[in-house]
Amino acid sequence: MSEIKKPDIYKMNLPADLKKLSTAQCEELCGDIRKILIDTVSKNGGHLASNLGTVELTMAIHRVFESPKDKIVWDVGHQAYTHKILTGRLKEFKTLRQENGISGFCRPDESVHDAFISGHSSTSVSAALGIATAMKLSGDKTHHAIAVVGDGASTGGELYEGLNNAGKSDTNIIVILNYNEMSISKNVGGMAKYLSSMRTKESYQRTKGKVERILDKTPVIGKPVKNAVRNSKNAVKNMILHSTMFEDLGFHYIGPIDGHNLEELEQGLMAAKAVNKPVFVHVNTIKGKGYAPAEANPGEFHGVGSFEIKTGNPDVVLSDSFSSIMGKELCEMGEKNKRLCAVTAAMKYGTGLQYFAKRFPERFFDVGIAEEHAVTFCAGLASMNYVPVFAVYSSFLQRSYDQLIHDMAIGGCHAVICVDRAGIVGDDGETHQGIFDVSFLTSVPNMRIYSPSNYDELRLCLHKAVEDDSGICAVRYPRGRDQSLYDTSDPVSTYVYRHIEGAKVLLVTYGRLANDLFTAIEILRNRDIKCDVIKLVNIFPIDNEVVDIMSAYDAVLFFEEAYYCGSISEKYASICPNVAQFAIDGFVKHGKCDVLLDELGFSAEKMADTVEGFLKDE
Ligand SMILES: Cc1ncc(C[n+]2csc(CCOP(=O)(O)OP(=O)(O)O)c2C)c(N)n1
Ligand SMILES: CC(=O)[C@@H](O)[C@H](O)COP(=O)(O)O
Ligand SMILES: [Mg+2]
Repeated sequence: MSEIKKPDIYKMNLPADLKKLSTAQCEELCGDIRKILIDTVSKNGGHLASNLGTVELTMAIHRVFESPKDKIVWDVGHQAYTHKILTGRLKEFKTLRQENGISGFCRPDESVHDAFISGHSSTSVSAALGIATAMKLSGDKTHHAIAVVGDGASTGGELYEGLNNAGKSDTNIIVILNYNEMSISKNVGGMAKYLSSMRTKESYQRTKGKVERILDKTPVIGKPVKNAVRNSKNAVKNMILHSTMFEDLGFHYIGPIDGHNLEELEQGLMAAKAVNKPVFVHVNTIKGKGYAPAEANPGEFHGVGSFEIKTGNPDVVLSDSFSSIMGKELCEMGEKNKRLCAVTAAMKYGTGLQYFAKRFPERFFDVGIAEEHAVTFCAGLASMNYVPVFAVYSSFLQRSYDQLIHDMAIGGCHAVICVDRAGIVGDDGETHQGIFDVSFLTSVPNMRIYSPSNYDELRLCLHKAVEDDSGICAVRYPRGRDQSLYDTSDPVSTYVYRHIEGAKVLLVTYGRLANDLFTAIEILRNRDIKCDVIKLVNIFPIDNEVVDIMSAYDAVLFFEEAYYCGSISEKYASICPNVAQFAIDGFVKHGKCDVLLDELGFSAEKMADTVEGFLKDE
């Protein structure tokens, strides 16, 4: 066999040069790309398994289509690392998710090849349809808008809103389903089952091929038998092919395709490109492909910190976190309270609900990536006097705003929302920073919000929230572990007030910042500046006792790790004119948490400097 001229990815003009390569050279390149993915993510952390599963798919997309004229929209975008490598960001790829480095998701401001912002699930078809419609309006009949969506993201409601609209649209939209049977953990729900049934079509296709090859070699009767079988097979095939929901929605269906076979992928995509109507391409892949530890445990290797390549072992093994403490406490409560239920939207492990799921499988519900549905589902449980606890990341809860008002609050439901990843999360950047939940939750009537700053307060607030049947109780806490350095012997669920003689200024905060604010007070004491402090735990509704305390000071400086508009500090400032707000006034990019908090002015040193500067200007 002739020696394959091995392409040097570092010397290629990407993505254009891809089209000049043979399939064999592309296969070589896929191996090099997998090495780059594993090497980089083992150092920086990130989403490994999803990206290992989409190497060939991404290569085929960029060989068949012409980005950026063809617009590729990645759903969630956590699986777009190969896309970034093949669109001119190979050299920067080592800066993945680092301070001032490239994002772990798609960002149009990072590259013209990133057609649309990504980070939250199930948005790609809606965005791609908007783009395809704009192409049609501007007379572009040759290029395509391509949505690449996983089977997990296919459990999200917005995806069906998009498919429903796209199927009957006279546009050049192509939807590529990347089916790997996994969300973060095993995919759930009827949709997952349906897609799995479509996956078996693959075996049908393979069997068909084998039977035909045998019959071709069978003398005399082979041909007539083949025709007879073909006619009956067509009936079967038509039943399977035309049973796909996607064709019923108006799409031309192509698949299933082996998502690691470049030739098959490119044939399928070429066929899709040739059809000038909405097309649905079904691709089967293996999450974690090409790295044994990730293939064996794709859930573990969905989102990882740095790890040892040889073994796959993480460099840092987390002990406890706010999530795990919540999950374990909920288990204890579930023993006594038989009406307690736990709900997740495809984030069982991320939210710490795996313990409850194991102990009370009949009262644990993973509804898929469907946060809107989750809230209304919880309201349904509550309407029958069950006590639902919905554990959800702050930024993912953003899409359930109407359900909180319409389905939960108006009916006076009692439900608990454990708002995890509240505040700055760091590496995931703008789409995942949990800085807006205070603004939207405080605008929901009958809402109470706790923001514990340590594990003891978390446990106490969880009990208060479950027992308080006056309405919706949110308990919000940050990503990671409790880093409190100060005494937590007497946890409270209202507020902590520390007063010293001669202090002229009051500092206020809540949640994770409390730890650094107490340190800032020590720093200020060493600069001969005496400050009193209030740490809020029950942050909403407004506490009149706190208002009275604030009113007695010349100045109150309120530090808040949340978006300023609709914040708690804004509410107190509207009652007490002596309150100065120090909150967040925009999106926060990706980076290490402590670096971002310092840049926002929320490190102990920075808060001390702010107080000193403020008093100088008084
Ligand atoms: C609204 C929303 N909810 C939850 C998540 C968290 N999340 C990120 S990726 C993912 C699973 C995606 O599964 P799939 O689409 O099948 O992609 P795969 O990783 O299998 O390639 C989830 C639940 C999110 N990004 N957005
Ligand atoms: C892609 C996505 O949205 C999730 O994988 C998210 O990145 C998980 O965040 P944590 O790492 O905080 O669990
Ligand atoms: Mg998947």
